[in-house]
Amino acid sequence: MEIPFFPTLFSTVRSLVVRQPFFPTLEDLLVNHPKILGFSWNNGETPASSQRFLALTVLCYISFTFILSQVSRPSLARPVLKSISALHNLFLVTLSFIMALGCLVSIFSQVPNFKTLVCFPKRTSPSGPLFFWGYIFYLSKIVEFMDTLLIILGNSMKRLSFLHVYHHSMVVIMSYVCVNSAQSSFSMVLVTNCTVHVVMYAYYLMCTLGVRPKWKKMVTDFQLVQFWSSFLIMAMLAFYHFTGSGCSGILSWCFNAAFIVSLLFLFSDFHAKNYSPKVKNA
Ligand SMILES: CC(C)(COP(=O)(O)OP(=O)(O)OC[C@H]1O[C@@H](n2cnc3c(N)ncnc32)[C@H](O)[C@@H]1OP(=O)(O)O)[C@@H](O)C(=O)NCCC(=O)NCCSC(=O)CC(=O)O
Repeated sequence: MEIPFFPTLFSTVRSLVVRQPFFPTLEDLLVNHPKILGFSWNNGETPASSQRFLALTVLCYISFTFILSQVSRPSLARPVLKSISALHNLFLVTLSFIMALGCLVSIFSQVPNFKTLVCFPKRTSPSGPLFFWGYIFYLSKIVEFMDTLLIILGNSMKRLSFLHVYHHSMVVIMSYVCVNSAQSSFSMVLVTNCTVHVVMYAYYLMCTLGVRPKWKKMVTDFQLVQFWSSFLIMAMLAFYHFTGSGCSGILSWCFNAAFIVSLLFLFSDFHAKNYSPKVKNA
């Protein structure tokens, strides 16, 4: 049994993309580089890969956030804060773009068919280009802690919401689990999330530069679409898992599913509070 439409779409797009003259150059840079091709995630050996590192990182993030939000903070001059913020956002726009592109090129170069994209065979080991980009994705979630520091240093305590701190701490755990368990479909989630983050950090960058984009609601809508699309991926994964010989990292998908449900709930609430007609007219 096969899922309709998507496998054909995947092979059509793939054969179109790999025939483009720019593809071999991108492949050389983002897939065939020895560090990328030879990447292997070894729990406890690869930098930042131990569970102790993960636990300490998340614990430090939550503790520092709590402590810094309670004590009186040194006030940074506004131009200094704006400059740091602009650099941080520019860095994350660029990194998110490179990760989305790197993972997409790796998919077209390494994944033989749609089924493998959705469902890695059982006992897949987290090595090679797809997992290299997964690893960079995980590290980038630690860099995103800087968002919280910017909120605190900017004294925008109203914006230090439960959603923000919960999202930032959980997403590091989620991305760690994805790579560590060689979780099926994670590359699709990575490409989607990095694409959303290019838009989101471009939004923040413009705010930092003093331009308030009119498309803030579109960014939240885009985030919500990303969470809904995860359910479609999950449904396809469940289909392949139960109709075939099983997929890698299915248990970690259950953890991620719970996380995505909670985010959907929190972001829907954010949406209602920020963009409902009543709020607009207030
Ligand atoms: C449109 C959103 C992306 C952001 O909503 P916000 O309410 O935070 O937006 P806002 O209009 O108040 O943001 C403008 C303010 O952010 C400051 N700012 C600039 N860069 C920032 C950064 N990197 N992190 C946090 N704040 C930053 C600006 O200087 C400006 O401050 P000033 O107003 O002082 O000039 C929304 O959809 C959203 O995500 N809301 C949840 C809150 C959140 O923390 N989101 C980010 C992580 S969630 C995520 O990442 C989900 C995912 O994975 O897709």
